[in-house]
Amino acid sequence: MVSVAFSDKYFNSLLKLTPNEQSQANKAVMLFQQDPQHGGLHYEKLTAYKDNKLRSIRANQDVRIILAAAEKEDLYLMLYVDHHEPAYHWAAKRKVEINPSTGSVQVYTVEEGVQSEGSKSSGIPDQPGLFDAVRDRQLLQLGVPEDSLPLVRSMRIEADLENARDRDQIPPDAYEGLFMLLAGATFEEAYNEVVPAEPEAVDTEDFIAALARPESQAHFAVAEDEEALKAVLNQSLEKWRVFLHPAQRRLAIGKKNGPVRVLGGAGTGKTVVAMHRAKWLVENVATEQNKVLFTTFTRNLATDIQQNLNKICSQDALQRIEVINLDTWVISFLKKQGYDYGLLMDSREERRLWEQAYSEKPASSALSMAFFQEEWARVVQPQSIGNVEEYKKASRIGRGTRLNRQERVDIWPVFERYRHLLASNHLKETDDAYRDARTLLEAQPDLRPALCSVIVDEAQDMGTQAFMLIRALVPAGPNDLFIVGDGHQRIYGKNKVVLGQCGIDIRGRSARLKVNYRTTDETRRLAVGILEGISVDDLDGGEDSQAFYHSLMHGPAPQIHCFASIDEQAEAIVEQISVHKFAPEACCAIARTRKEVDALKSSLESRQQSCHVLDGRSAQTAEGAINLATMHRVKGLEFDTVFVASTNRGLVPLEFVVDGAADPVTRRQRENEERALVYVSLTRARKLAYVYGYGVLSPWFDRD
Ligand SMILES: Nc1ncnc2c1ncn2[C@@H]1O[C@H](COP(=O)(O)OP(=O)(O)OP(=O)(O)O)[C@@H](O)[C@H]1O
Repeated sequence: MVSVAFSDKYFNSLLKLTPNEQSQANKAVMLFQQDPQHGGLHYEKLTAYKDNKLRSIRANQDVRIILAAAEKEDLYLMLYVDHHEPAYHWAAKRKVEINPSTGSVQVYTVEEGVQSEGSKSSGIPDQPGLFDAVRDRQLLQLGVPEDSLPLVRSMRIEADLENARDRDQIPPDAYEGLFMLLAGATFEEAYNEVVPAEPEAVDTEDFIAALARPESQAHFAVAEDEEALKAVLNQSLEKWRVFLHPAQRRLAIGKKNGPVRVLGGAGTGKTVVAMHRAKWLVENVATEQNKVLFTTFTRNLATDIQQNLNKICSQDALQRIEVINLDTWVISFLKKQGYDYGLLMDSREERRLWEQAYSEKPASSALSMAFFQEEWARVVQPQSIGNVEEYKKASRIGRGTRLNRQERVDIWPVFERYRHLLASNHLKETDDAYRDARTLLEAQPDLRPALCSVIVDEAQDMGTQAFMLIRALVPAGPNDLFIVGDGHQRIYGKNKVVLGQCGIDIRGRSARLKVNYRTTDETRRLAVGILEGISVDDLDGGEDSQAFYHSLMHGPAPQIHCFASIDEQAEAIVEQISVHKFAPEACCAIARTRKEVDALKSSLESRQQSCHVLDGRSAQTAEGAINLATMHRVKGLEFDTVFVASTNRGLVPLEFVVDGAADPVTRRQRENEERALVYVSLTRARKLAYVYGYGVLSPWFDRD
């Protein structure tokens, strides 16, 4: 019995074979693991190739598996599988090496005849080299293989680097360092990103040690026994289950000395990290009595996460984790304590109460009702202000309207009345429920649920009271909190948090993911462009940035089009689905309001396109039906194709929301949220995104 490792590219090549060939290849690997010398496998050394570690075995008469042998260690790396000719062609120029600087296992092609001077990859000889300012020694430190130095020196334009990556001439870890340099990072920044923890002395022959490093595990999965082999073959179809980016793996595993915060643009695998963290915790820290709580902001994301955890955790481990959205948790907790309130969720009801409370406003005041609602959400609730004395002293930083002490005293009755109305209707706002639950836990610690850790996804939409409750749920200590979010996707504006002010100290334990695994770079760029110039917080009072955020996939730039009517827009959606043979259930048409979603639904249905509206309670989308959703509803989801629809002037940004702001600061906040909604919508697309509108297009997309 030998150990077998698979490269991620092995699975890419496997998936291109017929199902029958795939199963023959799987059988060959299983047999090989038991007995590499088995006669039926025709284990062969490939001589006269670039790398003398390369071997082949037969999956059938025609299909060959290319592997690299670390024979002394009884370890074999499965690299590629294909029909006879292309398989050997693939192997001819490949090398498998342990990089002497980074210690990672790298697979790359070596081309003859690339000179450091003279021959230029892009054929633009007069242009300076992309990396002229960087020394050879530094390139090697970033993990560029020595063989690839001439190629890197010959690069003149960005496309040269991308081409080299696509042709495997630059291994992915080295590409990342080079990409960062190109995007303006200093050598030190790039180096710290690629080699955050320098391996001790690297033994370039020790593949077992090399495969244990996170850099290698981003692209290799090891199966030491038959069970592990079956698991890898089974899980490999969904790469996120097996191959984590080194930055993701470092976050997911190991003891952490306190709360960890993970930021990252859309699609950078934050939820994936959070799920792997949960898996590590349930396997290494949690017990039956001391579980892991995985919380989300929205309900439908909790369901998705539960389903995905089922795929990576054993049945036994799943017993030690609870996935739930925070509102549901808090209400069920409070109900058990005899709490007799409902949560105020209905916006019409909320408006009705505010209208009554607003009647308490002094006649001399010109402040609008919108002002009071904002003031409540941004000042009174986050600071738990319960009386006029506290309100007089409250911090109002970031509010656009000044109020002196007397003015605060004058308007306080409006808030008092609103609170009274909530109480007499047996209603609580979610922030109240969070506060009540925390107060209960602090007064009676024995009520505290038995938890070793709380994981928080979508943290950007949880506010101060939510985090103060989360802090109270689990004692401060190692592995206590793992918080994942992205301020660029904050779409429920009432909430904004500074973790440090909630007793959550993340200093020295924070990371930002940069590789977008979901969206093509063309779609990502359009989405990021919508947020340009906006300052976004890092959940802890600082500023976040999207520097070095990039996608590795490419595709057509999103098509932007304005139609004459909603019917023409629907017609175009139906036509694109039919022309490109999209599976409708893998597409989603997203509009800003529920009313617009309904109008689009009617128009699509009148064209015999069945629809499935996502509303949080909806079941699986039936085959042949296109998903429809509001921009709020698609947070956390993903689809092959996305139609960001009805991006009309007045709807995007939603005029009455922005214009209803009581002051310029709130107006800007609301407009930023509208931008975030578009960013979220576009970044749901795995393959293609369309931006459609009708009448007059949104100024954000109107290029004329
Ligand atoms: N290491 C990985 N290898 C392959 N695919 C990955 C990896 N990490 C994440 N993905 C995939 O990328 C997509 C986005 O991942 P995920 O939903 O975790 O990102 P996110 O940062 O939480 O996104 P968002 O903030 O936009 O909701 C998913 O399809 C996921 O399976």
